Amino acid sequence: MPDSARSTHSPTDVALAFDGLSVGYGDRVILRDVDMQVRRGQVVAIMGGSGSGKTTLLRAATGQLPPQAGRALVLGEDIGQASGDRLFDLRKRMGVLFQQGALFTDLDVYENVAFPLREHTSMTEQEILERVLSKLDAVGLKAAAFLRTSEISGGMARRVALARAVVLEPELILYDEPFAGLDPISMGVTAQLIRTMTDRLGCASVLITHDVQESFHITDQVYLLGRGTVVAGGTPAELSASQDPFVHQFLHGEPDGPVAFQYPETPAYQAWLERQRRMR
Ligand SMILES: Nc1ncnc2c1ncn2[C@@H]1O[C@H](COP(=O)(O)OP(=O)(O)OP(=O)(O)O)[C@@H](O)[C@H]1O
Repeated sequence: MPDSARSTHSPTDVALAFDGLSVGYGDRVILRDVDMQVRRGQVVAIMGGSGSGKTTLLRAATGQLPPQAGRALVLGEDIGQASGDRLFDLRKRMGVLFQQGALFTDLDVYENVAFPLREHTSMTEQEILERVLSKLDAVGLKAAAFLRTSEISGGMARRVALARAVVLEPELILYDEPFAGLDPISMGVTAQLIRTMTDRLGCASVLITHDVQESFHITDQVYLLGRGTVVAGGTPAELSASQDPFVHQFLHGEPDGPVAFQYPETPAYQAWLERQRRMR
């Protein structure tokens, strides 16, 4: 096929790829040389200690944070280079569940989930009703459709936000800490839901999580961030068998080892400390 005949949206098996990516804030590099691939049909977890750069990586994947080097390819397109309509189209094909997946407080549960359909599609009211109820059913909240957001619990709100993130049936779904604040049953149900939804939609799911137990049950690949880069990557079984002290310490939650607990002392901290000392 000649290049000119190829659609820019040509089907690609890789939904998300980081290619020699460095990303950070201003001059500060948070992660460097990140190489990662997530294929359609896969659930992939990105793990790492607090401050290791998980959310920063997610921001690179959504195009919120431009790479300092390398590329973030979303559905075959370099999201760092996309702007305007192209970026809008790309974002329509991705679902993002942010950590603070805030719902619109002036809308009821049903309208919260219907919102992306009204914004991005020309579906009829009947089609919207069917789609919204099926997504609410998947998160166990069909019968809560009529409730106001003030009438649901925090855990329920997260499940509604999940239904809203997948209502457009995206090709790539990014979840920032999907298990945070959920009780053990909801956690297990949510993990299974992410797996089933990925299998059913044939999409790719990327989870940012601390939760080794839940995520190892449902993931195909796990990447571990540390020391400003990817320290390990593999299947849950491969990581569980790893002798690497960093991987071992992280997976077993051991207090001593190479995983840094202390936030690193940067020149910015030293300058701040110097100013404090001079002021006192
Ligand atoms: N907007 C920002 N501006 C400057 N630095 C930031 C910003 N957001 C995060 N950082 C820094 O980037 C580093 C990585 O933060 P990030 O939020 O990506 O970590 P994380 O792995 O998601 O942590 P956690 O698990 O605690 O949520 C931290 O040192 C943090 O201070």
